[in-house]
Amino acid sequence: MNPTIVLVGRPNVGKSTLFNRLTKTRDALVADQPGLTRDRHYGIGRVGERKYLVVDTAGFDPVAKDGIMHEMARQAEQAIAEADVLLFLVDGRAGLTPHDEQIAARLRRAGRPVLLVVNKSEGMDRAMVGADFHALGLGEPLVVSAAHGDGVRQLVDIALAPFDDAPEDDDADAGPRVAVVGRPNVGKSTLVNTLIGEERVIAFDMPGTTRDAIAIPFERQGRHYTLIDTAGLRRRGKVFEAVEKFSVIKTLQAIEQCNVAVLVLDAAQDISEQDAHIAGFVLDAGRALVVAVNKWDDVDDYRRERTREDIARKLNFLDFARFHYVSALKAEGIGGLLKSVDAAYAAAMVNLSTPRLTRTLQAALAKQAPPRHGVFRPKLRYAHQGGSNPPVVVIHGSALEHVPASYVRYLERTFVDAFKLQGTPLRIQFRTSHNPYAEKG
Ligand SMILES: Nc1nc2c(ncn2[C@@H]2O[C@H](COP(=O)(O)OP(=O)(O)OP(=O)(O)O)[C@@H](O)[C@H]2O)c(=O)[nH]1
Ligand SMILES: Nc1nc2c(ncn2[C@@H]2O[C@H](COP(=O)(O)OP(=O)(O)OP(=O)(O)O)[C@@H](O)[C@H]2O)c(=O)[nH]1
Repeated sequence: MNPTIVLVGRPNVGKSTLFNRLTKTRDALVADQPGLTRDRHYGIGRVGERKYLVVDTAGFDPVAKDGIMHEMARQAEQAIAEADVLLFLVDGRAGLTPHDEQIAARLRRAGRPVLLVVNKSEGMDRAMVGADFHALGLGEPLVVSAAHGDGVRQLVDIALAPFDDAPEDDDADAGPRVAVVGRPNVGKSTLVNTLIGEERVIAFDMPGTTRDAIAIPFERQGRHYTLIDTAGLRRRGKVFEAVEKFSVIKTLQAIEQCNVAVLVLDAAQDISEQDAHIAGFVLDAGRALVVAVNKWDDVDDYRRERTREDIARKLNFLDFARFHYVSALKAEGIGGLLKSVDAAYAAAMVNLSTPRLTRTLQAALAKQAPPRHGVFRPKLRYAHQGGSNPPVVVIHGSALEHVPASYVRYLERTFVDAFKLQGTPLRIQFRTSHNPYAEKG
């Protein structure tokens, strides 16, 4: 499972700056999606092959007793409890403050590994900046500059070193790994029970350590699926129920581990920011997606129309996904939902032949060439597949950094249509050749 790094520190020490640096490589893979607003507190990062989750607890005030600060502190407390490693940021220019000492006292009780990170240290003597903070009793300070990137790579390597576990085996026979996600009370546990309830649960993997997710294999109409345990759902006897608070971190981990996410929405409620953020996580992770608009039994025609409009307006960046209007409670629409899960899985795992990809690319270029950018005219030459779940199309050529996001989206749509890929996002990666001779001809 991907380790979770949680950033803690008093206001203004540079948590958001470090968060952006730790997550930006991943963001750059997703072309700007109109309508998608990201949750700036949770992100996915990557160093080499290794992925991790980053949580920014901005606004965390360990002494807040009420109001919005208290609510933020509560969420930060939850993140601290679920962290694999805590990065405690302090400001190397401001020196040690009483507020830092309060937070340090709180973190010493967290029972989690804590790395002390001294930020804003560019151009300063490392030994000198760090010395001030030894008094916190949190070990050797790691001296970095989040703004300039100094020491950040080493910081990540040190933070992640204890979690270098072997990659998980993919058991193809177990079918798609499915995560049922959504905000509290939309009907996730009801849907999960409906999905697996009718069929015998074949086996049950108990987690070896607390970091392992629970995976539940089940079978429907002769097809195999593996359900990834999701935020707030726990098995009690024969049924699933919500036994703990909704957790964004667990939701993100489930999304990262699945092949297909089923996003559950509540038709009786307006689409909320939280719905949109969870949808955004699925998109960022590049997972295949099926949307279940639940409680359809509970809403009248007027409300149905309103829900459709609300979805069209607020979740327009999910146009690659199939929407199903279902009742988890009455088990209506579930067969169709699973058919879309199968289709989305097949699309996510598709093999794209190089000649067909290149032909499709040529046809797209013939229909509409990429715009000239100043003196640069991007040249797209050929394409091949660079990955699955999501499918990645690698395009080779020159001056490709000047291809605008709108043209990338045009190419995405072209490939999706040509290969009939329903339910998965598709990524385009450019490889510019800098060989001047390659420009000729
Ligand atoms: N010199 C210097 N300034 C930095 C560095 N990192 C962040 N800053 C600056 O410090 C200020 C605060 O940075 P943020 O990342 O917003 O701090 P934060 O901890 O997220 O603050 P809150 O959101 O209030 O909790 C900004 O003006 C940053 O530009 C750094 O490495 N060096
Ligand atoms: N009418 C109707 N009610 C439903 C449906 N699905 C779930 N509910 C009800 O909605 C409420 C919440 O359902 P849960 O399955 O507990 O929701 P959840 O998303 O698992 O909630 P958390 O675990 O708290 O995140 C319960 O009272 C369910 O009975 C449905 O299809 N129709």
